[in-house]
Amino acid sequence: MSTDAVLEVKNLETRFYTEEGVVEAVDGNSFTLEEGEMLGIVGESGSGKSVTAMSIMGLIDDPGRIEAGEILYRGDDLLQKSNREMRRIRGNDISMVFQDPMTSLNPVFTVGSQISRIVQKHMGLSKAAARERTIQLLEDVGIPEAEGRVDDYPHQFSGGMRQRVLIAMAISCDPDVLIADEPTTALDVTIEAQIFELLEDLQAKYGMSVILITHDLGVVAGTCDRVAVVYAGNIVERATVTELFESPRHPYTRGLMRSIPKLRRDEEQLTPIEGKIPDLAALPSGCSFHPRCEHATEDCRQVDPELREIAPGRQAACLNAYGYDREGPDGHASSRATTDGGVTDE
Ligand SMILES: Nc1ncnc2c1ncn2[C@@H]1O[C@H](COP(=O)(O)OP(=O)(O)OP(=O)(O)O)[C@@H](O)[C@H]1O
Repeated sequence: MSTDAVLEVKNLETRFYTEEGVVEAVDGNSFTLEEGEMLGIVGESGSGKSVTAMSIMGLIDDPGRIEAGEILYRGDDLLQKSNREMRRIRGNDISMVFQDPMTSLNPVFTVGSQISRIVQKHMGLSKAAARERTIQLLEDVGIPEAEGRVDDYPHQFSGGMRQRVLIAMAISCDPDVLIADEPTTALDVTIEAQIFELLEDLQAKYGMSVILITHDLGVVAGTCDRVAVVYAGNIVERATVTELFESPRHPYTRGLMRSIPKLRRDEEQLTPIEGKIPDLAALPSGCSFHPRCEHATEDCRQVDPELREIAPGRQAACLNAYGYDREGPDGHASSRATTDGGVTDE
């Protein structure tokens, strides 16, 4: 285990056994979350991002099953924990902000009582101390006049403020790891930017390590340290954010970049990736991305590429990770990947 890893996910495989077939939502993925970093997991809708998060949280239910792998939290495998232990870990150590604040907040209780209940239960605080902490948390997440709002109900808050309440709830027991799953889906762009700023501030203030799940590479550019790009249940590229934006190696990553309006320079064309993500219960042969890849060769139709080191600290799952643009990692037309996963000099 890497010395600074808070969380290490190894060869995680999560499947859903549905009437339509076996959905391979997470297909043997590995990644680490380092101490104090913000890791982005990015990919189109349906690529397995939420299922990855739910697997870490121990919240996969029928018809889903974690079939293989390890999820090491500070060296301890979460997959070996009982439901009871996982409930404690979810309260105290690893916490999650879900996509839609309305489904996570109970409309019939005040926001204050919902947060207080959690800190009373998990931190053993008295009612009065819990209320005080709740007001402090609401202040920390930027709710104006928190003391006056603590007894309001969820519907009395705007969408952005509700998401702040949810974040307050998620950090209420001072978690080590926070997973934010598309936390701004329901919000407009200005509020979205404020929420990401808030997450960055809180990360520093509370000393958390954060996994940010998003379909938007533009969001990753502004907030994350490292990024894992997922496609159809597989991580297809891993890099630091700087490296990824300087030289994306996987054709899917390149496609994502070309399809993000925020990242375009004016003279560049906005070109969405053609086609759509495959049905995870009926994946194509070879590389799952090959039907949408403009660089696909016959090999790509046959061989499912492993995620492999293509430069120090960088991995991509593409037979031609830098061969297709004829440039090596240093910008030289130097190497081509082979079908057995090696790299030959040309
Ligand atoms: N309870 C379930 N039963 C059956 N299939 C499921 C279930 N939950 C998720 N899946 C399937 O797992 C795959 C991955 O879904 P997931 O929600 O992780 O994607 P995502 O990348 O997070 O997309 P989104 O951004 O839309 O949430 C999808 O094909 C989805 O249909």
